[in-house]
Formats: sequence, structure tokens, C-alpha cells
Amino acid sequence: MSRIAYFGPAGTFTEQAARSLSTGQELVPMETIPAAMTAVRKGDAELACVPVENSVEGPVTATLDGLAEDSPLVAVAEALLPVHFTVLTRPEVRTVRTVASHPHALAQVRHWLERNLPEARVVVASSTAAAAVAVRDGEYDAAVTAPVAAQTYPLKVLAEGVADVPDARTRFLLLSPPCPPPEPTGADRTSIVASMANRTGALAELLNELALRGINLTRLDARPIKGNFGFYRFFLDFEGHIAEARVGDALAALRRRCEVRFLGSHPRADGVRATVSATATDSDFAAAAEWVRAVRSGERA
Ligand SMILES: O=C(O)C(=O)Cc1ccccc1
Repeated sequence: MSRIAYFGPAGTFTEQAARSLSTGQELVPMETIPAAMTAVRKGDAELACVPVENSVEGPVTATLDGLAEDSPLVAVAEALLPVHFTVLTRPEVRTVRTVASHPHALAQVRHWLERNLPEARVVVASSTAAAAVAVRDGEYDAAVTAPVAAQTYPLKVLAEGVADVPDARTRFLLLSPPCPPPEPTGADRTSIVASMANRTGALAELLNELALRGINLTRLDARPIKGNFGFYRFFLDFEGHIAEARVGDALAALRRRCEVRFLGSHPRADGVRATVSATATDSDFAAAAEWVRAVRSGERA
């Protein structure tokens, strides 16, 4: 049976995302995001499920760095989960002195913790479920977890539906070794990472290549290139699919200007259809290419 390696242990939000994306594969928990990616790179799993961005805390940097470094992986699908938290403790705990979770979870319950557990020391764990395991094992008193962790671990629910920001969401990717992308749907996202020499206007020129072709950017993140202080990689998500003319044309233009790694074209989980300006449809590109061909052959001018 084929396998999806996911950022675990059992009971993480990522497990929930992996379940929603699975088409019957076995789900295999990995302790860290890089470990889930390595499992795919080494062929121990066919796919990896990892979080990529959060509407409150922003990018998941371990995922971005893992996508830019080592051998290429591409996103073939995504899931979007609403994120509200459950706070778990051992039944015998009377006073919560320590509360543990993943940094993205802690960032989203800061106000709740200040109001409800002001005396508790906040401790960072590798994932929400790793925090639940540590509470079960007596290391900490409480964990901020995914709702599913309450079914996974024998702990008491102290609070449910905890979230400083209502409607917070996290987006997850299903990663594969390079492969033909899924068919375009009209509601797709394409992702790349671009690295370029540090000179005036370089990023503006890159963004212009997209704007000129009527491509709507949906995310832009910069990450430092390790060992090269002051130099950055840019992660871009935009509407559209590499199979579409405007996207293929833009990627070719970027490729001429800078180093580009393709991170996948896949359907958007929110189903939002791409806005395509009136001059940037596939038939506009085809008609323009046909005109150039005819001019070159002397049929037209
Ligand atoms: O730790 C988890 O459960 C994860 O899957 C990462 C995460 C943490 C906080 C919000 C969403 C995802």
C-alpha cells in the first residue's frame, strides 16, 4: 500500500489534513517536517503532508526551507483547515503550571492563555500532538492541541474551541517527487521559489513578469539563504496552472532572469477561480503566437 508521511505524531492538525487528502494510502507519522519530506526523497513514502502557511502566524518556515533545499518536491494537492484549539491536561492536575504546544498554536492562543492560565509557563513543543504526549508522560501540565488529540490521548479536556482570532486557517500541502501536475481546473495555484542577484529592482522585475501577463499573486515570502547573510529566496504563489499559456510564458520569462524552482500547480482548496484579464487567456496567447508565425513566414505583416 502506498504511504503518506505526515508531520506527526498522531493527533496533529497535519494528520487531519492528511486524512482529508488521502485516497486510501497508509498514513505514517514523522516527528518533524524535514523528516516527512526526507521520507519522500528517500522513497520510504510516496507523498508527504506538511503545513505551509497560517492565516495568523504566516509561513511555516521549516516547510519553505525544506522545499527550497535538497532535491525538488512538488505540491500536487492542498487542504485548508479551520484552526481552533483544545486544551488538554491530565485528570489529576489541579493547577496548570506549564502549558506546551507548537509555536504556531501558541501564537494563536496568546490572549486566551493570558486570561485563563496567566501563571502558566509557556513551553515550545515540536508539534501540538508532541505537547499532548509530553503532558500524558507527566512532563508538562497542559497542551494546546488539535481537537482530534482529545480522542488520541487519554487526557482531560480543559477547554475547547480556543482561538484568539476567529476563522483562523492553516493550509497544508501534499508533496510528491517531481511528476506531471494534476489537470488544470480553472481554480489552481502555482508555486515557485526564485533566487536572484541582489541588485536594484530585481524583485520588482520579477513581479512585473507576472503582472504583465495578468497573473494574480496570492503569497510572497522571503527566506534568508543560509550561509549567505543578506541574501534571500522569494517564495511566490499565484493563481493559475503551468498548463495555461500566461503561466507557462511567465515562468519561462522568470527562468531567463533568475534561478527558479517549480513547486507545483494544483487545485486550490478554497475553489477560488483565477481572474484572467481580457488579454491573457490561452486563446489570446495562441492568436498572438499564430500572428508571429504568420509574420515570420511572410504571410502577414
Ligand atoms: O502541530 C500540529 O498539530 C501541526 O500540524 C502544525 C500546526 C500547528 C498549529 C496550527 C496548525 C498546524
